[in-house]
Amino acid sequence: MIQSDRGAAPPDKDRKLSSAAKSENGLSHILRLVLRELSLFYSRDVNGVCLLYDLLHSPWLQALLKVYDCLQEFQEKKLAPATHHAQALSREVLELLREAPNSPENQELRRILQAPHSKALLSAHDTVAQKDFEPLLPPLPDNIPESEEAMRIVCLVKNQQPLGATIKRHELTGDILVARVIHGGLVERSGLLYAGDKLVEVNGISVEGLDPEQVIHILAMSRGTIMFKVVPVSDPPVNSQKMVYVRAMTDYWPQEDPAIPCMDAGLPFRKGDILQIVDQNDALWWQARKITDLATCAGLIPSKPLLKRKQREFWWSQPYQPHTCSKSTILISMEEEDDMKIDEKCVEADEETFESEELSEDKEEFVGYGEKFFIAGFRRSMRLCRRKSHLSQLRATVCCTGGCYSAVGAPYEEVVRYQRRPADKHRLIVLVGPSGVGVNELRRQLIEFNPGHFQSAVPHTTRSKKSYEINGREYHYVSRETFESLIYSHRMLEYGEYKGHLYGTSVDAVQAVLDEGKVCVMDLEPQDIQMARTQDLKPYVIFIKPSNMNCMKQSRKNAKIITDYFVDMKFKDEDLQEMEDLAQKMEAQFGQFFDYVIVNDNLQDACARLLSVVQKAQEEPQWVPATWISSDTESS
Ligand SMILES: Nc1ncnc2c1ncn2[C@@H]1O[C@H](COP(=O)(O)OP(=O)(O)OP(=O)(O)O)[C@@H](O)[C@H]1O
Repeated sequence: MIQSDRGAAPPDKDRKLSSAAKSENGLSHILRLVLRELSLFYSRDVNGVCLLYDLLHSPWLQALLKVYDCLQEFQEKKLAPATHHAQALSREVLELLREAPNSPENQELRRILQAPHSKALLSAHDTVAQKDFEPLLPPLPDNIPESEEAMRIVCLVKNQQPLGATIKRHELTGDILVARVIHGGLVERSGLLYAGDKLVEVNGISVEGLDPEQVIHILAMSRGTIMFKVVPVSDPPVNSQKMVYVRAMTDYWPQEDPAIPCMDAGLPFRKGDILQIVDQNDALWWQARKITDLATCAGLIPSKPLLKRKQREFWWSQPYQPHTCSKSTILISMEEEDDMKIDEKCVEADEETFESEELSEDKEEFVGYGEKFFIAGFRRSMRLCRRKSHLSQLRATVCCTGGCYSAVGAPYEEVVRYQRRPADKHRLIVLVGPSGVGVNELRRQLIEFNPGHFQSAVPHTTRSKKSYEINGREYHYVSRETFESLIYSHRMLEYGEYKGHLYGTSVDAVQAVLDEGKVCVMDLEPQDIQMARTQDLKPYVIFIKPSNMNCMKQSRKNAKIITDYFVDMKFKDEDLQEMEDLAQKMEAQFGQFFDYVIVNDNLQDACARLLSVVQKAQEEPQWVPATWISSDTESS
């Protein structure tokens, strides 16, 4: 063993070391050469050399390299144990030592051989040397008739886990067959049973004429080793499929699915979960794992066509669904309610009031941010137009022809790991949340934190420019015809109407920010996320969620909501309740599109979390739809 003193290290000592190890090869030899080189600089006190010298000279590193070299050497050799009975040999040596003179060496060797870890090591050595790995299996029955040559006897030791296979009865012959072997389960790991094998006996009990349930009962009652007598399938299936990763776009609960072949083998999942699909051999039932749980055995999930069929059946069985477009289901009805409320309360507010409020809004924006920098896209009219959309019908038509149904309707979306390269454009950051939860507050704080890096897109409007406004700063001012043509050519990510004017954010406005090498941060209504999900924008969607009612009451004591009839209104309990209900509905309907969820309780914490998540979204690998990455696929 090489000895070296950390910190002392005079160069001549190293020369001695290297000569002692002349015969050695590999990494430790190279280390020695490096040390010798370094020793020349050591005396000259070159910056950092002492540190490197001490590191390379440290006994632990040298010991590690020595072990590495030994392993390398032995990897090439075909190893055979010198003895199969090291424990017995050790006992023999101890006997001899007792009779030998009691020298210090004798005492030391006895101590070593009697130490519990040495004994355990020798015991493990003998187990390996004797290849004593298998559990003790019962002897094979000796009365197997010759006609049963094709039979295979399989013994499995059952532990706490399920066996990981399903059985079925053949419709015509009535035979009990292995229907499916679950990936990663005991049966699959044993490599002894395959789908299609015919069960003849289980623990000596013939299964002829039994129902699969009766066979399962026998298995459930068995403890320890289970012996199967099987007629092997002539061509065991080979799984040569590549692993596919998908994002679940819907929830699935095996317990609620009477059609699943084996409820216990089912894999429950929620929308947004990333699944690793390991087997698609069966047209109806695939096998998958959650990526958060790859060590466990796979579970059954409905195949894509089957789940799509289930979704359609479920959809038709619903008492009422707005049919125009799945995009508009919850939100159209909510928007209608919202409109009604606003109309009711607006009776007292006349046009003049609106005008003066709008003016004060402008002032607020200029005073608050004009001196430092200007942030577009925060104006009240822009925000309110989202809630008062009178264009639901138009939206539904445009969106459906744009193929949103097929994307939302697909139960699984294939995904791949995407790591943005430093030269690539940044991903669009989309914040989503119920009105009043703090989406704009968080967006504003993020941009203020680093305005040179984070930026909003400049929205479009059909309203006329005011004297103090600049085209392209507050808004892009366009005609109604131009705005509508942008909508019809799918160039608007979101839009709405407020007080007779159209407002919205275009794809090009977002692209302009990204082209400058900045991170574009925008907020969207959840039904508009689908429009932004393109290969170019690669949006990372963050859902801003309210915390529970009690916490919200506390944290929003001094907060103000924006409405079109009151400038600064305090939150009432109903507002908070409405926010919570809406957040639940949004999560239930659009949760599959959320890459991250931030609970906005304490504002400072939420801001810090947002900043860190946004950085990770740009710098760390993320799951994105496979269509965003493959070059030959058009993004939609
Ligand atoms: N964590 C928080 N703690 C206290 N107050 C908050 C917090 N988050 C936001 N607020 C305040 O709540 C009010 C509403 O927030 P904000 O305007 O950002 O809502 P929003 O989600 O953008 O909805 P809208 O678009 O309808 O205004 C603002 O006064 C904001 O300062």
